[in-house]
Amino acid sequence: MEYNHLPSTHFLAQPRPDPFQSHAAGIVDTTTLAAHDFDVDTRTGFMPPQPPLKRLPSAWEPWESSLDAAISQRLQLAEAVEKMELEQRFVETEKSRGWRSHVAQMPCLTIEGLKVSERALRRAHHVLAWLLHFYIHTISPSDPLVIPRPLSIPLLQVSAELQLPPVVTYSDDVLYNWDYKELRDDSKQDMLPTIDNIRCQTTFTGTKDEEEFYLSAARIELRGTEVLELMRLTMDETFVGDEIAVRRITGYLERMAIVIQELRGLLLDMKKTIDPEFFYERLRPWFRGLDEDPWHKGRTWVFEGRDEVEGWTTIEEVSGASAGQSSLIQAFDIYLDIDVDSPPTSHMPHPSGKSFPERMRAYMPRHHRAFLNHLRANPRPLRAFVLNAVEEGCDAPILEAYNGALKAVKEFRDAHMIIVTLFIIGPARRSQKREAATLGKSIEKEIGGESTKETKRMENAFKANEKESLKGTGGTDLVKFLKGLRDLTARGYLPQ
Ligand code: HEM
Repeated sequence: MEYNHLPSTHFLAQPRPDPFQSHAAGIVDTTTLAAHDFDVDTRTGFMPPQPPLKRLPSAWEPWESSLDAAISQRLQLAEAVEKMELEQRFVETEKSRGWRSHVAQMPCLTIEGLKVSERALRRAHHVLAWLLHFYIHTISPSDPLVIPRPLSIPLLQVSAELQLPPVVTYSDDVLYNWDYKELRDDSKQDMLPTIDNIRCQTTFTGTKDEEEFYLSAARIELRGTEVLELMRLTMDETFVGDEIAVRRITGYLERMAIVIQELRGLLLDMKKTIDPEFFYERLRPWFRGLDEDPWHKGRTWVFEGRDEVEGWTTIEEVSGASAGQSSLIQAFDIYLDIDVDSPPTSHMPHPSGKSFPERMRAYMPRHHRAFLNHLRANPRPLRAFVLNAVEEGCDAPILEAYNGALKAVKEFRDAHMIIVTLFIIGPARRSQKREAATLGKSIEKEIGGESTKETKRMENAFKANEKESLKGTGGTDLVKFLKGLRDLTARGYLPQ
């Protein structure tokens, strides 16, 4: 399936009013307006300014009620069930088998009525993809991984319509998985999502830790909106290109560095709100895609009825959800001219021959993907503009400001490596009973301080793990990959 080209009949070319959402008089339907503009909102960035649909209309109730049942019955991962005592294992196995048999008997619903609404299609992808992960990851190791027609066919159809892979994506669990903490009333019609006022709609485990995992990323998206605005202002100024423009761009870049430092803080806050062992053992396996699932031991996912659904002669992208699918971070890279698609970033070769960031763009909402393509096609790239301004002897410290913004992105990636060490490498080592718990514990202690010592420590941890080739949720050879991207960012500094 090709994700990069939008046909003329497509959403971007043809705004769709939303019959499932009523608007109070005088309130502008920003969903439709934003669609013209790559669905990037000036106030909320890649997050929609209105809460995603909470439930599909009654015609699709069988999907919604199956999801409710999976959540309320607290279905357990098959790999966790395998480790339980005999009696408990029997109870959990029967429970999940009953639920799967119910899903297999759902009516095969048409998606025609959903096509009139972008928000309904998003909700349908969210519900069906969530059902798929509940379905696949509760199947015991001796059974085949067959996704029954009533789930498989509409999921493939909705995915084709949205140009998304048929799995849970970052847009399903972060961008379109929130609601306001409190119910909105009429006086709050113009309320916008903020770092503090949102909660999650759907979780696998019903835990606060899982909710925090999605909300942490959502907060980064929301706070990052200011950077998108600074990028827009800068692009306008590069068009003018005079001395005043150079001074203004210098200011925007300085501001950008400050905001990205805040994003780094939000990222590191995850260690305060999420338990790493919980994340590694109980949450992360739910996200797994087909291509990085040691538990399934070579069994493939069979989408029943696939041949009947147009556009799915092959299913190339079936990786698990990852914040690597965030358009925000890729926007920083493109804007600052960090060539993340260059070979050193794709340490884990993929049959498609594509780099990881390029592959992850296939998992982004298609209008965000189009936004990144638009950004990449910018005829006045910032780096060249900065070099030119320096050559022409401008007074403003634009080169320092550009390097400062790059440094902020590099430090964001340093912090991300710390988080990955804490949430994946440490627990993986502990669970594999290798070299006891010393690495994870010492890193945990170290992370309390903000210093280069911390980064050095984390570097050592990474070195110690390089040979283990740990896989990320998106199936990458994670250590080499993350180091490669971090180093690539640092190599972008312009000589002063
Ligand atoms: C517990 C928290 C997190 C963990 C364990 C984690 C883990 C990972 C892993 C394993 C990868 C490698 C790619 C893959 O296979 O998926 C990755 C990539 C990535 N993650 Fe995270 N991540 C976390 C939170 C976040 C957050 C909150 C963001 C930002 C919104 C983020 C942004 C990225 C980006 C942009 C990449 C691509 C690599 C890069 O550009 O540097 N991650 N993450």
